[in-house]
Amino acid sequence: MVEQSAEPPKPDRPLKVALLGCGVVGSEVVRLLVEHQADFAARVGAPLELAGIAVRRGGRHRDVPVDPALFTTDAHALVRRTDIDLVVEVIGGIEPARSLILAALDNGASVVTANKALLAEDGATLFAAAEKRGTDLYYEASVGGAIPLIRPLRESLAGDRVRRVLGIVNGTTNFVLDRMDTEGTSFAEALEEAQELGYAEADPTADVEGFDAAAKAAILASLAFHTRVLASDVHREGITQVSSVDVESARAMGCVVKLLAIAELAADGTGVGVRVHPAMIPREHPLASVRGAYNAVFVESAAAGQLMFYGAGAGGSPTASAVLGDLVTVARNRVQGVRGAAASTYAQLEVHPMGETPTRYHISLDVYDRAGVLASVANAFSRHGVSIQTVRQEGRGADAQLVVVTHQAPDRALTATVEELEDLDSVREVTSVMRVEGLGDR
Ligand SMILES: NC(=O)C1=CN([C@@H]2O[C@H](COP(=O)(O)OP(=O)(O)OC[C@H]3O[C@@H](n4cnc5c(N)ncnc54)[C@H](O)[C@@H]3O)[C@@H](O)[C@H]2O)C=CC1
Ligand SMILES: N[C@@H](CC=O)C(=O)O
Ligand code: NA
Repeated sequence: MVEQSAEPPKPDRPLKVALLGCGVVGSEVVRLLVEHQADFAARVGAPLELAGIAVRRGGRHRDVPVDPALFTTDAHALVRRTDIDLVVEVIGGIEPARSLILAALDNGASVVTANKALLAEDGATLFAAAEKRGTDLYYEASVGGAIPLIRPLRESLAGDRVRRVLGIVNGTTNFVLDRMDTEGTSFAEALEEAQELGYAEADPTADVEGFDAAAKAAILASLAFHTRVLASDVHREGITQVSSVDVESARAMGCVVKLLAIAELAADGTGVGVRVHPAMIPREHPLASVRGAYNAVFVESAAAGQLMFYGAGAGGSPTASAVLGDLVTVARNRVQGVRGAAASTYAQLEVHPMGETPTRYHISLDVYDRAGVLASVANAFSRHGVSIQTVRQEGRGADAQLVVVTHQAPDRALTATVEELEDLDSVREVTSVMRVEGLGDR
């Protein structure tokens, strides 16, 4: 009698990997692939063989431990090779990344990408192509660098109902804000340092203007709420308007400024709000202690309660860890002849405008120190239905400073209040306006 083996059949050849892009992340992917070759072969059930590396320009010396003959400037030819099983896209941006991924999927390859900008702009096209061809498209590195976030949301929490995702998802801006807060470093200096450390996008405007965090918020919201959310649906404010006055105001209030990404189900469950903006959070809040380029994300769900994910959110090596985790997974799937879990978008919830989102504000005002000032300021809040939680007044010679923290109100009511305050005769200047998070729901 012949014994039946429970083991899947071993492929009779190595799985061939094409790498697209060899910058900060790509070069670390190569290093780890080479260094852990034997382990990966054992974990996958077949060796992973680097078959080609597409680069923009040839001829430059690259500090990567591979045969120089593997480099090519013809990425399109590489992804169309019939012997390629797995494609890793770490070029970034929309084109040529999108055409290359589509060509790879069409060619039957499994694809791993770190490209949040592309996924949040046109993920639907890529997922449809993967579905049509029956191949995998994995993207753990696209949000939170090394931190497992995509898989927990797509798989581990598939049996729960997520209500809110809140966190720090951009390492560069967290690094910059942290340096400004703890060392008094200037914005420009801190950003330069983040670029040198490989945290920033090729164009750091994507980081400091919040585009990168908005793309990540869209990806997280799509997974959390089973709804297609695009980067353009996300309310976005970056950190370029955060001044040292804001940082000081936050400090005086026992708070710290962070760039937050927040995606939440509306109270009636009919829609979602997705936003990225700087916010003050109390220093005792767990997100306040997220330093440097680290990221942290809270997920609140009906049955699980609150979960926190924390780790290195940017940088070559941490990001390569997530890329290789995906690569090993899609390679295993290939060896076993299966496809991994895909994201679902059946819920089709509406994305609500920012104006409807309940938020709370911290507002600092320089006012003339005379009778009736407080009443005129309080009236401006009350005219827009905004309730004040605390108000602090400090005399400053002929002037005074008022620091107001509101209760929650629709964001549009708060912005209208600030506009009215700016026009009041009793107000010399509105010196700092920032949303506040982490003080509880009201
Ligand atoms: N650096 C980081 O910390 C993280 C980056 N990511 C994402 O990973 C991807 C890569 O990022 P980095 O490695 O930091 O960028 P990078 O700019 O260091 O590397 C991209 C590489 O692609 C090459 N490239 C550009 N056009 C090409 C083309 N047509 N053909 C072949 N190569 C081409 C560039 O020359 C460059 O070497 C991006 O999507 C980024 O958003 C994701 C998480 C963290
Ligand atoms: N530029 C990004 C890189 C990782 O996604 C960041 O700073 O977080
Ligand atoms: Na991740």
